[in-house]
Amino acid sequence: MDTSRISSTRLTDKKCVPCNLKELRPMNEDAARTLMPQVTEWNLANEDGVMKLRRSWTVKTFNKGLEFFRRVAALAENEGHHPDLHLVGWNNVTIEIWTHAIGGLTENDFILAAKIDKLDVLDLLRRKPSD
Ligand SMILES: C[C@H](O)[C@H](O)[C@H]1CNC2=NC(N)=NC(=O)C2=N1
Repeated sequence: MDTSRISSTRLTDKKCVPCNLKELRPMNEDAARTLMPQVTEWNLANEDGVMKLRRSWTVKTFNKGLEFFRRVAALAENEGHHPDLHLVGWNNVTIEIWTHAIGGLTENDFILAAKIDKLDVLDLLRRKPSD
C-alpha cells in the first residue's frame, strides 16, 4: 500500500513550513478555532487585528525562566519557527506565537504551540499549569 499520501492531522506530528512561502495566508478566526482544541492551554488573542496564540507559566526563579526559554529556543530552531518570549516580573513566562511574515496565524503557530506543550518543563514551574 502506498502510504506516502497519508498524513496525520495531529499538530505534534507535523513540522513547520518556511514562512516565506508565497501561498501562506493568515487563517481566519473560524479556522483558528477549529485548531484550539489541540492547544487548550493557549488563548487566542487579537491585537489590532493580528491574531496570536498566548500562554503563560509561573516559574520558580528568574534563572528557571531563562532555562525555559533555552528549551523553547532549541525547539523553535529545530522547527525554523520562532515565538515571542517574555519574562515578566521575574517569574512570569509568557509566550506569544504568530507568523510575523504575514501578520497573522498559520498552522505553523499551532504546531509550535502544541510542541511547546509537550516539552518537559515541570521542574522549572512554581506550580503546575492547571493550579
Ligand atoms: C524563512 C523562515 O521561515 C522565516 O524567516 C521565519 C523564521 N521564523 C519565524 N517565526 C515566526 N513566528 N514568524 C515568521 O514569520 C518567521 N519567519
